[in-house]
Amino acid sequence: MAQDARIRRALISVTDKTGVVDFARELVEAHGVEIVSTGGTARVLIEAGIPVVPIEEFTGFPEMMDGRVKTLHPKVHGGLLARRDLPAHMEQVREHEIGLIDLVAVNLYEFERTVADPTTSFADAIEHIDIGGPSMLRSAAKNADAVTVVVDPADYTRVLAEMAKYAGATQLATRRQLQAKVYARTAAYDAAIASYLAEQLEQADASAATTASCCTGIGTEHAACSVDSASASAAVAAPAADSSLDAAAWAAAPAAELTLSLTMQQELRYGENPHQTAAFYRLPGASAHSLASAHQIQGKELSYNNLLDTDAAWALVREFNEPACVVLKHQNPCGSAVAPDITTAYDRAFACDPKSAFGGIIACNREVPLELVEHFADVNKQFVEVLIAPSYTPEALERLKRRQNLRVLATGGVDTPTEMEFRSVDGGMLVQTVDRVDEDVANFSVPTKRQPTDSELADLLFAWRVCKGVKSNAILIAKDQAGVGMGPGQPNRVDSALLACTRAEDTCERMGVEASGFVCASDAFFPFRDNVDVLAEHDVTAIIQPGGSKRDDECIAACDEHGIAMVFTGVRHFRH
Ligand SMILES: NC(=O)c1ncn([C@@H]2O[C@H](COP(=O)(O)O)[C@@H](O)[C@H]2O)c1NC=O
Repeated sequence: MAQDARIRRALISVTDKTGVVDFARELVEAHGVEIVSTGGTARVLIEAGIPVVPIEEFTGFPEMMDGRVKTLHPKVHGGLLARRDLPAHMEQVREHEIGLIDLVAVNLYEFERTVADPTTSFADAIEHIDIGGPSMLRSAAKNADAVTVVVDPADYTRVLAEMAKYAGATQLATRRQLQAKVYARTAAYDAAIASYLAEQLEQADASAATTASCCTGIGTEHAACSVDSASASAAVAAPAADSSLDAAAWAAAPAAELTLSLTMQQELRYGENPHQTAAFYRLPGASAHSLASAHQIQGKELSYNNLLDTDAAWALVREFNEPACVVLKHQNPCGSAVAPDITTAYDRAFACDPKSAFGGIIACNREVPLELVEHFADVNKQFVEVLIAPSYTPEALERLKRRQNLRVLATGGVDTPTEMEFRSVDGGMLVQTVDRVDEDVANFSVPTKRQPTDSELADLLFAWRVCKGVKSNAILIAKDQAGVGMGPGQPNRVDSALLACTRAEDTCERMGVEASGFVCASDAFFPFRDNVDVLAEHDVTAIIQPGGSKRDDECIAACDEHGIAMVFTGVRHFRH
């Protein structure tokens, strides 16, 4: 509804005083506006010779409690919220001698900037939570039919230009835009506070968990872990301040509304393609050793595609407790291996598919020694886009300097991933908890006549982990703790199986080893026995898959015919 939006009185209360003097001067001199203002702002305006009504004179109440209470008064909020078109409201305005406020210019205490400084104390951070400012902004924005609200100094000129054109008034369309800007700002402000408080809880939890072990999966302990799985999940689960990002609470009952405050990590040169604009933002609650927390030691600027692929590589390699290396290309691990030491793991991962490894990402879950760098740089002469690992020895770093363009990232450790995943679709956001391979092997079953041998079981468990990092339909053939053949992303599982088997045979031929003794992991169940038949033809002796197909019986019978041992996990690991 159109109301008289001529600005007669303005309340100005700003922390960022940029442009405020010129703005106030023109309000007064060109439009005869009365300015009401708070302590510091009033001082600046008065020093510039601008007449100001101090807030305490306007409310009849002093500013108090070190500025915690200055504008929190019915005379302020009544003056902002009164509907000028409702006689009852206007009657109450007269009765309580409330002065109408037609314009509010407020920007907030610099909470975000304050907490970005690591030396800021908790008490200081709390003092930087603005209460009166957001309250005024919200009141004014609610009444945008009559009130003009300016949260961004960049809008001063626009408001003045409009007032000059429309006899001291603003247009409803403008006020609506300014209104939307207010709630976006206050939402981001509150999200920043929530995420700061969550991080404080996380740090408190992490320091409490000093003695716990750091490993989450099957096998030996991480050498480089710094956060244990229990505290890592508790850390993410802790932020009661923003329950929408409490993964456990969200998983139990997905919130009706989610407010995400994303902090710009870096602007990217472009997106997936050069004509797309892109940037990388950090999520609140990012785990301590996540990609978003990693430190780039050297190399060219990370691109959008580098980040996507590095994320996939890091997500996969951090699944392993033993020294593991993943060579990843276009979202799929073309090489993967575990070994007693990280250099051997790299050598074996690279050997899986040297051709595809060209221009790939190398991810290691252990400190990278000089020897590993020499192997990829001098022995294999592998062109690498990104190298990511918890840390590097000084000698390795020195040698890496010879490859100035190579992007080298240090995560500082290995922990469990950030618990929630966000993915955009046209006009929306898909949200889910993260997929991890931490099933209990005790719950696996073997429905075939033959049980896997110990060495088959070890390879099956390895393949099962790697398979989770392969795009669906995913088939992974492993041999001796390395992923020798991969069938990613085919729209039918038999093609994935065929592709994986062919790759595995090529790998063995290239390495001069016998193409036999393969095990296979499938990210989802086999819908028909044809997959088993293909795998059997290519010397696969053991299979691991979720089970649960209508035709499991057929597949079990096929395995028994071929003498294959098959493990059912009961859990699926699609990756689309
Ligand atoms: N407590 C209050 O009633 C209150 N009213 C306004 N403020 C904030 O005080 C700041 C301006 O203070 P000053 O004019 O004293 O420099 C603004 O950022 C404004 O958002 C307040 N401060 C915090 O809540």
